Amino acid sequence: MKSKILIVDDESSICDVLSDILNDEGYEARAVSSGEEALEVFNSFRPDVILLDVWLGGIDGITTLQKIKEQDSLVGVIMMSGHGTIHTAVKATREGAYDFIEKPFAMDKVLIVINNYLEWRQTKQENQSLKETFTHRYRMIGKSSASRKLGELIDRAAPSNGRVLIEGENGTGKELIARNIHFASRRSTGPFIAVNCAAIPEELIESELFGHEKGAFTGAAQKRQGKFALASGGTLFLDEIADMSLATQAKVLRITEDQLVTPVGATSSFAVDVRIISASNKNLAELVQQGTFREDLYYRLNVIPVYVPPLRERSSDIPVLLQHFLKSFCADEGMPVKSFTQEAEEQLMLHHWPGNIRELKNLVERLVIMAPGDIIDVEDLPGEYRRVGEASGDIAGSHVIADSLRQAREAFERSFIEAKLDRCGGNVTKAAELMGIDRVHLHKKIKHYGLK
Ligand SMILES: Nc1ncnc2c1ncn2[C@@H]1O[C@H](COP(=O)(O)OP(=O)(O)OP(=O)(O)O)[C@@H](O)[C@H]1O
Repeated sequence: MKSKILIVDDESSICDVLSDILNDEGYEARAVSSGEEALEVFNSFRPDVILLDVWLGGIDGITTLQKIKEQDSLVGVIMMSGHGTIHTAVKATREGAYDFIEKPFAMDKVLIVINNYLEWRQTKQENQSLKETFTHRYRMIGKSSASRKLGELIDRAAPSNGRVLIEGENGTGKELIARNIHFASRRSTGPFIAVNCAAIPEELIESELFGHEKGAFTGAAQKRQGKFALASGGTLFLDEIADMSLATQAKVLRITEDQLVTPVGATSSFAVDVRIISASNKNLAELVQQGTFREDLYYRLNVIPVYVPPLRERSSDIPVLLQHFLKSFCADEGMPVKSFTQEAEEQLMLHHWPGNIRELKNLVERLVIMAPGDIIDVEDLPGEYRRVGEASGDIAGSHVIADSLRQAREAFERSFIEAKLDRCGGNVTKAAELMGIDRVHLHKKIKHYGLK
């Protein structure tokens, strides 16, 4: 679509010349001779750029500028001024004009200023839409106290340059957290480069991270930049770092010490400016104990530790996540927003979620496509998401067949504790936390019921 330009000048010769040239240059130009007329046609013509003379009969250029800006603060106004009015034109830039040109002007200069404005506006719009895409795509959803604490931690950690180590099960959102830290940091305009160390064969990881020289090894036909170099000025996200060999760990350790990278096969090194955020789904402290992860590297990377709890330990996040993904997938599919029945939602809150948020997201995508109606009920859930309900039926059933209230209460309590312990993988502290009781109290109950 052609960009529209409105020319406002009471000298008809200037209007004619400008209109002819701008139309020839591929713009849609229109000229008027007063501020009043400009305001009249502004809404119907909707110009992208206005070339506005400072000196006009009737309302002057500055007043016209102010009135136009009241209607549309984003339109690009370029003031035109004669020799005596240059001071006014400069003042106009403070009132929101994009730039000014002095009469008599060379047409080249006018075209350059118009072009500069249109490019500036396009970059601004692109940045805005990138920002919107980011906020939508990488928004972290969650209202549990664990999620709120994570949010606070990200806000505090982001502005610093401190290395961050994120630990948590698969699919808990470690990469999402890393991206949020990057985008809230001073490096946000720099690159965010992610490397999954587990996905790269051992023999290629060094070349992937540090780059290589041409002919450094069989198959290295071209010199190649590594991820450290690509991330310079930004953030390098090292995912699954536990999968790095001890040799690679030693090299990464050196870079964290001197920020110098030596590509494979190179004789010299170069400096990089990289903030490292690493992540692991294994307990790195344990791997240090076992001798498979370097202790010194562990401490270098773990300046700011972030632990992401599994979804089953923050089940109050489940309803909001379900809502969020339902809305987003239904919008992608161009269909009305579906909803879950209360029973279906309760079933999902009881699920163990071994794949965490990734699993939940995939399930919602599947249900949006496969569930026949707009309301998703328990029958629409795949079998494995209903099993917990059957188990809780057992819990309910066991107390119904008991005779006394005490027996019923004990039967229920026993099954309840057993289910919670099971959910927490036998971890008594976690189960006690989940049930909202003291750990010592839970130990007594376990002993009382002879649970393992
Ligand atoms: N709090 C959240 N709000 C919205 N979406 C989330 C949230 N946490 C995770 N996700 C989404 O869940 C999916 C898995 O997240 P992510 O890849 O960050 O997990 P991860 O812990 O890095 O996984 P892995 O250990 O397998 O690499 C992604 O699509 C991510 O956008």
